[in-house]
Amino acid sequence: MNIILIGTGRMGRLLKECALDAGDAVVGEYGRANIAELAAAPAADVAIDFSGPEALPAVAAYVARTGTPLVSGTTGYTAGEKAAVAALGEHAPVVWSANYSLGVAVLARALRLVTAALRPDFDIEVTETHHNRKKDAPSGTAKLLVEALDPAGELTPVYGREGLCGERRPDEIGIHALRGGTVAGTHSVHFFGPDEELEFTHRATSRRIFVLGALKAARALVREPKGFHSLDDLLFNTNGTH
Ligand SMILES: NC(=O)C1=CN([C@@H]2O[C@H](COP(=O)(O)OP(=O)(O)OC[C@H]3O[C@@H](n4cnc5c(N)ncnc54)[C@H](OP(=O)(O)O)[C@@H]3O)[C@@H](O)[C@H]2O)C=CC1
Ligand SMILES: O=C(O)C1=N[C@H](C(=O)O)C[C@H](O)C1
Repeated sequence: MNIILIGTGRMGRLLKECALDAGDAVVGEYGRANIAELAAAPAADVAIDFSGPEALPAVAAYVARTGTPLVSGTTGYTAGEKAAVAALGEHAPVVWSANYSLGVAVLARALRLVTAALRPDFDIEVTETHHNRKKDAPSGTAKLLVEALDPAGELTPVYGREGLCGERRPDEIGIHALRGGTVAGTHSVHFFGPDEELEFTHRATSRRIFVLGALKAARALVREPKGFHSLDDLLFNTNGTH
């Protein structure tokens, strides 16, 4: 594949290394310093975006102008920005996921079943741990897991607790962010019941897992028609297209 990279940080650099190892070509690299040049970039087989929400206008304009398929892993988007990414499906095949590891995709599927069996008797709390350079909190993956745990949006997110915050209400879902060192990404979901606790943890031991997942998603995406695709569609063929 001929790849355009948006974001030349930790993920962008590793993506380039892994893409070249796999025999792909990186035909353009755009960071904050040269993002304006994306306005004149030609179409490519795929654009892969691991940057920040501020790059979205330039990325969206590029996809709309060239119809280049987009794999986006950027987190920290507002609801409006996420809708803008999804709307790019009018112009090209697009996939966005907060986490490109197979393990998290499977965990989200498993949690839908577990939560249906345990709610409302069990309290649910989510913790996420990341390196000290991460800019957004809670992580996109924590939000993805909360969507799986509470698909109807009935629970009230509580981000950390301090002071005399009172007893835990049954409709809360606690979400807690830890930051430090070089942790690639650890997510735990705790189900606390009367006299018992279930805990599910996904631990990425390197960000290579996200990079290889994004490249795999890109290879699947370029065969898809225009539209907004979920990672589930691409990994598990939930829409029956391949
Ligand atoms: N979906 C997934 O599986 C994963 C998602 N991520 C997400 O990917 C994103 C990047 O992570 P990471 O590589 O660790 O972060 P870094 O901070 O290392 O890199 C971010 C890159 O994006 C660039 N950037 C920021 N704003 C703009 C802008 N307005 N225009 C152009 N480029 C911009 C930065 O440029 P500059 O250096 O000049 O600031 C930098 O090159 C984050 O949102 C992170 O949460 C990370 C891992 C896995
Ligand atoms: O910024 C990171 O590093 C990561 N970001 C993603 C997120 O916000 O969930 C995915 C992964 O956890 C690493």
